[in-house]
Amino acid sequence: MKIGYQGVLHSHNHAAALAVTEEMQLTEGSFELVPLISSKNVVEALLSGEVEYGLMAVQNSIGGVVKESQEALLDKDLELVKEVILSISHSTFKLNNSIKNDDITEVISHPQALKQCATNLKRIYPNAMVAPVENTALAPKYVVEGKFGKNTAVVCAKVAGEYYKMTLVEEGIQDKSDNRTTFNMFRVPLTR
Ligand SMILES: O=C(O)C(=O)C[C@]1(C(=O)O)C=C[C@@H](O)C=C1
Repeated sequence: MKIGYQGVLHSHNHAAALAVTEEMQLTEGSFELVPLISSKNVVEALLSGEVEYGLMAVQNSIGGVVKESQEALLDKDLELVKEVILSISHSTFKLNNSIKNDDITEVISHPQALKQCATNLKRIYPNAMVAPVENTALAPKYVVEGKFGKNTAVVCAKVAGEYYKMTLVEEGIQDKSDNRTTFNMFRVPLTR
């Protein structure tokens, strides 16, 4: 069984996909998690039959409605099969310790993550602008690959920054400690 999800390895959506498979008591080897980056890609893969289930973030307690999912789901006839609410902790990383926080000029992440951490980001990196990328876990990947300058910091799950061997600046940087995201899993209705 293929489950497509918004995001890539070590994104919050990836964590949600693992939580869903646990809840459904799916055994290892009986499912495949397919990283599809965007909610739009998830909906397209569901409609084409490439995946049987599709998961995406729909709402956050600080950032509100997840716009990319709202837009992707608009006028689509999909059946909601599961809802999971996860507590979300964001961390911020830079390339290395020789870069001062004051010298960070840009912070990249998914727009929802940037929104959830806006006040703390201004405190940590007073001279930085924020810029959106497709997914939290793509932010550290892009920086280590050199797609952004070395004075770029990222916001992502702790596991994602560590995976790409970036330097942790601060963890738990969401503006409210109680930060929850609702993820929905859909399929194409069987009656169609
Ligand atoms: O899955 C991720 O890590 C994402 O980048 C997406 C997303 C979202 O769309 O809301 C997922 C959970 C958090 O609320 C922040 C970002």
